[in-house]
Amino acid sequence: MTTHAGVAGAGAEAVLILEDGRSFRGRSYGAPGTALGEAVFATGMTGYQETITDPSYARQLVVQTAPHIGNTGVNRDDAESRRIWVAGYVVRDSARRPSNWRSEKSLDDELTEQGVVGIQGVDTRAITRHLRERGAMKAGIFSGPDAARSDAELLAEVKGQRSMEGFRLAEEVSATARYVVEPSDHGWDGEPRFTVAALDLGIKAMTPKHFAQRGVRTVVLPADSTYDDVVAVGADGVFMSNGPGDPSTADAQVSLLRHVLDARMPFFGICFGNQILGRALGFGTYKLRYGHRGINQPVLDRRTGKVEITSQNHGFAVDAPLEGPVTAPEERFGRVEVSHVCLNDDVVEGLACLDLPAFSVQYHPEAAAGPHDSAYLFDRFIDFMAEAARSGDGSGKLDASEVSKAPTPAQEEN
Ligand SMILES: NC(=O)CC[C@H](N)C(=O)O
Repeated sequence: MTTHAGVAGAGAEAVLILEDGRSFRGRSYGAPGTALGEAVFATGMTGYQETITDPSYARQLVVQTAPHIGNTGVNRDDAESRRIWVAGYVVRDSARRPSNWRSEKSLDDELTEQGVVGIQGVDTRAITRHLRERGAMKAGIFSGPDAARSDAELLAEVKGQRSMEGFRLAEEVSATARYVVEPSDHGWDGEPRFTVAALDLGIKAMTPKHFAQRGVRTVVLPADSTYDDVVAVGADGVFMSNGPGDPSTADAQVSLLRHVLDARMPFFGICFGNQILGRALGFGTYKLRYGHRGINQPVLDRRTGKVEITSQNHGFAVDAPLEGPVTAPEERFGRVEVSHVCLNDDVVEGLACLDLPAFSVQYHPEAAAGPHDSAYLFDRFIDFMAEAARSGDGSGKLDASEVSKAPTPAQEEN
């Protein structure tokens, strides 16, 4: 990304150019300059601050389908990570001034300060429909002096970037040194109950917070950590986070997880973590045409028959058979079933091992902006760790049918 701070401000011309030649003219938003990435649409009507600070959006130009963005400003509490990760930002109508008691700054100012190039005044619902028809694709936002270059030149630049398929990105966004989130950091009064080793592939702040609120200490480890690093933590269970890029490139994490499964350590994965569990069990992954990004995706828990409304952000999916249980292609891991499925398109949304204390979901039970239907999954993981501790040999030996059905405080509130 290149920016021209101070050369052009809001009101200056900007253009969004898609790989297939479609272009949308609007006005500069945030920092002027050039942003290249994969154009994807996110349909959530709230939670834009959580969206832009989600590391899973690295190298993507996020199109906010909902037409009015920025009305509640930004604040220091809602950021999911240390910075904005979207490569570029596309909105229709940016709020002229934020209005919320928690607001500390306008979204426009925050984008500008962090050098994020955006475009406003474009019909984001039309762009969404286009991406639904044609699929997520390479794109560029050009504003300030860059917008004045010829369309042919800009299109060549858009096409010249690498595509998301085959892109390895988790290491780019991960913490480089381990850190610990204590239960007491989030109001837990008492000794920690368990310790989780969480591999940071693009982890969001809400995940350790969920663990902390349940009395679990999280040791966050860099993406390139080894099985020895995990063992050194003395963890009761292992977690793998969400993250950007193509899961087919995550060989190091797949091999780490196979060690964890061989050791029968409890495992929980979210999103990228679900794709890594799928691969560790021997399934493949593939790229979805336009992905799932929003906060109202209906998911069926196939074992209870309950439907959860979920927050999602994924462009890839696990290729596993819906009929099941089946023996994992990596046979030593025993039986596995697709535990959750997206009701819109039958995409795999969760995996459960039946002979190991391991499970994962493709969606986001930690999502801060909600919905919170799926927060019970953190309790399920804690049950696995409790069972492993009781059995005393570090192995869960739980059948998936024995998992907790106890409602969480969040569910009781609803
Ligand atoms: N949020 C995530 O973890 C996304 C995982 C992966 N990068 C995908 O797009 O499918």
